[in-house]
Amino acid sequence: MKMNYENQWNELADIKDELAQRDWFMGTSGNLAIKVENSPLSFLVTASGKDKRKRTSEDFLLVEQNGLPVEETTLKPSAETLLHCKVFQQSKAGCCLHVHTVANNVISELFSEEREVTFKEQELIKAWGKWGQEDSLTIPIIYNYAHIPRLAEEFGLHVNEDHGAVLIRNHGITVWGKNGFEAKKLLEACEFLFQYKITLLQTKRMELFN
Ligand SMILES: CSC[C@@H](O)[C@@H](O)C(=O)COP(=O)(O)O
Ligand SMILES: [Zn+2]
Repeated sequence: MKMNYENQWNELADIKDELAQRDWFMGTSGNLAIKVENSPLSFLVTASGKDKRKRTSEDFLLVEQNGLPVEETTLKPSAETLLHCKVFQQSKAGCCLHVHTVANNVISELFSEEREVTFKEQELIKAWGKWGQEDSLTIPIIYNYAHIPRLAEEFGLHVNEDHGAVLIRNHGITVWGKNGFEAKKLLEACEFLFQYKITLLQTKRMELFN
């Protein structure tokens, strides 16, 4: 029986369009996934190497728990499908988004030695449900292993909650959440926080020389 995933397809296609409007898919980068079924696990993932700014009937394909296509197709699942597998295998998240932006790359390099970046006393950490005065948000930074199974293994060590984010050094960010809306909210909040920190550091540096 052919599975029905029209709703999830449209939800992911709409998210893809919104992220494309932000120009977050430079040079075919980025990949997105949305869960279709829990048991056995299946999810839609972007086809590899496509211009994600275009909306076509070949944007996504259905894969199983190990990232292999469920239906006959000539499409190739995203090169980073194994990272999406980790998210759906290890959490109850419904959606996982990966984008490359200049800000997330710069932050991942600036804080590479610390292997994490922390935000505190910043209104937007509330997007993460962090409403307390003393709350802080820490995002891990992992090495960008070219060998995807190795990258996925390292990434998987940080998938301990149903929502989260991991920066991949000089590569991009992967964010996951309960559903498409939540994952996109976290992704946007991250980008705001990254741009803020970069601007602040630049401004402080300029002040030093004045
Ligand atoms: C040319 S972008 C680099 C890619 O290797 C990868 O990091 C990426 O985000 C997109 O790969 P894809 O296989 O299209 O999902
Ligand atoms: Zn990538």
